[in-house]
Amino acid sequence: MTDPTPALFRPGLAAPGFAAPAEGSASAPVIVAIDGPAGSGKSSVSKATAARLGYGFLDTGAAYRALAWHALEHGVDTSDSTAVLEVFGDFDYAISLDTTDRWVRVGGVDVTTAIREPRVTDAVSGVARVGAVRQAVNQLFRRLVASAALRGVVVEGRDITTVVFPDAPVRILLTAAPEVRAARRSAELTDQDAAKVAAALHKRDAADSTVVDFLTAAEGVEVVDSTHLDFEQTVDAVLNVVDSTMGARDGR
Ligand SMILES: Nc1ncnc2c1ncn2[C@@H]1O[C@H](COP(=O)(O)OP(=O)(O)OP(=O)(O)O)[C@@H](O)[C@H]1O
Ligand SMILES: Nc1ccn([C@@H]2O[C@H](COP(=O)(O)O)[C@@H](O)[C@H]2O)c(=O)n1
Repeated sequence: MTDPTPALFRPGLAAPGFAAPAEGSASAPVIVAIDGPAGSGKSSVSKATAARLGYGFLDTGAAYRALAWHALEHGVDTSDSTAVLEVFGDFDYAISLDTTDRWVRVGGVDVTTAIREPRVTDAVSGVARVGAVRQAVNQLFRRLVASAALRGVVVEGRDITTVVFPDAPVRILLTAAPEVRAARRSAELTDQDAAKVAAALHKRDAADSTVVDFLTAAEGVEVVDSTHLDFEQTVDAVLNVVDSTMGARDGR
């Protein structure tokens, strides 16, 4: 049987444009791992945190979104795992870790904006349910970070503190009350009905939480609850956790 895993995702192959030093080597970037539910601020807060630290930023949800986009381009129903695995076979994915120059590409096509469209958001949980996809993209995430010529990388996504980087020196669960998350997402999508936006967000959380638990903090994971914090206060709260954790690690 042909291996449906794209070549880029197979062990031993580096992502394009990346030299691959050994994982765990002295030059390996420091990892700040952040997870949490939809609309909690993972992406925006992680990116701002990375910029303040001078680190790179890896949005792991972009890989699942890009695969959902790729599946939709092939007319695939993402609730059909077999069909998803078939199109995964020629999924040629690339992402920038640079906070000032962010892009996502599939087969050389820039999909940075397209993967945020509601049709992709509605389809993404289907591809994220496929175990073989998760294993392959998780390996890619680890290789991308290990081979990045950066002091550190803030990595965000639903299973980052528990599955992808359970040994990261800094692990944070970023959360906020469900109604606050829905209101923030709705404020972004002003052309859409607020009740529908909230329903879609909660539906996606419900689907995703059958695959990974991003609502409770695993042992050693710090919780940052931004319900009563504005954006800058939230970034500061995350930076405080980074500072106290790294300080403790360095004996400061
Ligand atoms: N503390 C905050 N106060 C106000 N707005 C915030 C705060 N944190 C995040 N936001 C805003 O909430 C919205 C959702 O944030 P973001 O897209 O980063 O969440 P997310 O967790 O990555 O969501 P998803 O998992 O659905 O992609 C954005 O408009 C962001 O600017
Ligand atoms: N580590 C992750 C990241 C994402 N997902 C799935 O991708 C979807 C999109 O993620 P966003 O952060 O861009 O909203 C998300 O709804 C999950 O289905 C994941 O499973 N694991």
